[in-house]
Amino acid sequence: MLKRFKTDFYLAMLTLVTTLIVLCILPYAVYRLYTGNYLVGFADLVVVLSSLIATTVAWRSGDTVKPGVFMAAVFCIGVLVICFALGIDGLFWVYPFMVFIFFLVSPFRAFILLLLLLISLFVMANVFPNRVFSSQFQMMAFFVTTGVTSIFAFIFAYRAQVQRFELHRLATTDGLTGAANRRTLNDRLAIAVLEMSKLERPYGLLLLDLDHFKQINDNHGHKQGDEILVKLVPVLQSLLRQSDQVFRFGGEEFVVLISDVKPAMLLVLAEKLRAGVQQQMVLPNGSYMTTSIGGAMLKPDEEWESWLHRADMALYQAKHQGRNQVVIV
Ligand SMILES: Nc1nc2c(ncn2[C@@H]2O[C@H](COP(=O)(O)OP(=O)(O)OP(=O)(O)O)[C@@H](O)[C@H]2O)c(=O)[nH]1
Repeated sequence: MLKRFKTDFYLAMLTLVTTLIVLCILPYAVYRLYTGNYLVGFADLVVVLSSLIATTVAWRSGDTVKPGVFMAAVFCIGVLVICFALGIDGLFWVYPFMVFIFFLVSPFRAFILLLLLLISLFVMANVFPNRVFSSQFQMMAFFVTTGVTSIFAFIFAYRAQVQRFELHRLATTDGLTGAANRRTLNDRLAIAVLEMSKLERPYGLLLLDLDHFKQINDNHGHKQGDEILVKLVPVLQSLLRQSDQVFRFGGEEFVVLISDVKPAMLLVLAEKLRAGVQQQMVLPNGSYMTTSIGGAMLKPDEEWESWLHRADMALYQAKHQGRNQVVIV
C-alpha cells in the first residue's frame, strides 16, 4: 500500500486531496447545515462524499483517471453552487480550487475544466446580475486574476508533469539501448510471481548473452560494440509478441520475459531468437553475431530470484557447451 502511495502520483494526490477535503470541508458542511444554509451544506456534503467514493474506487481499481475527472467535475459544480449561494464569499473558494484541480487530473484536463468553470461563472454573473459580483469592475478583476492564475498553474503543472515523466523514463530504462533496465525487470518479475500464484498465469524467462562480445569491442572498437547493443533490442522485439518484454540485464546480457507460454513454446521462441540474431546481426566485416540463451519456466511458489538464477545457470551451461545455443531448464 505504501509502495503504491509512493509510486502512483495521482493516487497519492487523490488521497491527499480527499483527506484535506474531509478535514476542511466537512466541518463547514456541518456548520452550514446547522445554521440553516441547506444548499451550501448539501453541496459541501456532496463534495466530501464524492471525494471519498472516487478515492476508494481509485485504490481498488488502480485507475486514477476516471475518479480524478469525476472528483474534479464534482468540485467544479460544487464551486458554482457555493458561488451562487454565497456570492462574493463563495468566490474565495475558486482560488484554492484552481490550484488543487491540477493534483487531480492531467494539466490539459484541469485547464479545460477551469475554463468551463470560469465560462459558467461568467454566464451565471450575467444571468443573475449582482448575485455573485457587486460591480462590473469587481467581475472584471475576478476574471483577469483567475485567468492569470489558471495559466500560471497550468504552466507549472505541465512542466512538473514533463519532468516527472522524464525522471520515470530515466529511472526505468537503459540509457544506451532504450530497453527496460534491471530495476524495472525486478519489479516485473515480482509481478509475474504474483500473477502466477493468483491467476496461474504461466511465465517464461530467457537470458541472452552475446558471444565473444569482448572480441567485437577489441576488433571493431567500443563505439561499434555500442551500436550492436542498440541494434539488438529492435531485432529481438521484432521476433517477439508485443506483450513480451526485453530488458537489459547489464553489459551484453539481455532478459526476455514471456507471459502465457508453455515450456515447449519457450524453447521454440528461444531458438527463434538465437537464429534471428545470427541472421540479422551482421558485423562490419560481414560475419554474424551469435548469442547463447538460457531459459526457465517459473515454477509454482518459486521466488523470482531463484527463477532468474536457474535461467542464469542454463545460460552458463549454454556457454559452456560451446555457445550459439539454447538451454532450457
Ligand atoms: N561496447 C560496449 N561493450 C560493453 C558494454 N557493456 C559491457 N561491454 C563489454 O562486453 C564484454 C563482455 O565480455 P565477457 O564478459 O568477457 O564476455 P564475452 O567476450 O562476450 O564472452 P562470452 O560471454 O563468454 O561469450 C566486455 O568487453 C565489456 O567491456 C557496453 O555498454 N558497450
